[in-house]
Amino acid sequence: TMLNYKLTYFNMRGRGEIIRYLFAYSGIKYEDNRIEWADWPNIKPTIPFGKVPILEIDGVIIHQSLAIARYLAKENGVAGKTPLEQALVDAIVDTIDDFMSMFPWAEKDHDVKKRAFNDLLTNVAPGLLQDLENFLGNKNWLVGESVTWADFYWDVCSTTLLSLKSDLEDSNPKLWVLKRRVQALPAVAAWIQQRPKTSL
Ligand SMILES: CCC(=O)N1CCc2c(cnn2-c2cccc(F)c2)C1
Repeated sequence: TMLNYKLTYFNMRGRGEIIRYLFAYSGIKYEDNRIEWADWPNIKPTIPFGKVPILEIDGVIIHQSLAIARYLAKENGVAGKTPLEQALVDAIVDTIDDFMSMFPWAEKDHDVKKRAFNDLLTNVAPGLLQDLENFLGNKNWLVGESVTWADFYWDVCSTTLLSLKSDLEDSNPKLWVLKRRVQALPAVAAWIQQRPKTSL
């Protein structure tokens, strides 16, 4: 019978959205459990490594967003067709995730946070985007001949980057064509239209 899936994360895209994209693309039903910040101190101690997102599959808990996403991608044919392609997919995902992880998301000092975000968006992002565009070249997708979760991850993370610095869209046009190609996939378009609208 059908596996039971429960995703637990905050009410934001953040590190949970790539998992939601994969559920949307695969058409698998799941519980999108969005916890309140006020409830986090009570929930955190009950989670094996104290961090979200987690995915519960028939009671088995998987943590780490990229491990969860990679599992769903493999189950649904968007992880890369060969071990070599899967390694290329993982390298691109890790490259994007390394950059997103540089942002001090939980910094309490607004001035420190603003300076760090501006530095990353102004001085680091352009180099990353140029490297990603060079890697994409004239292909339709980042890896191989069809869509993979590396393409999904680019759409997820670039949405947040654009919300933080809209003029990033003025350079590296091929990357924004790819973003539109991902958003044009019917299942992705439907999810983007129906998902809760949050700033991050
Ligand atoms: C307080 C926590 C918070 O505001 N966020 C959590 C992290 C995050 C947000 C938006 N994108 N994102 C993210 C996505 C992928 C990889 C990564 F390292 C980070 C917002």
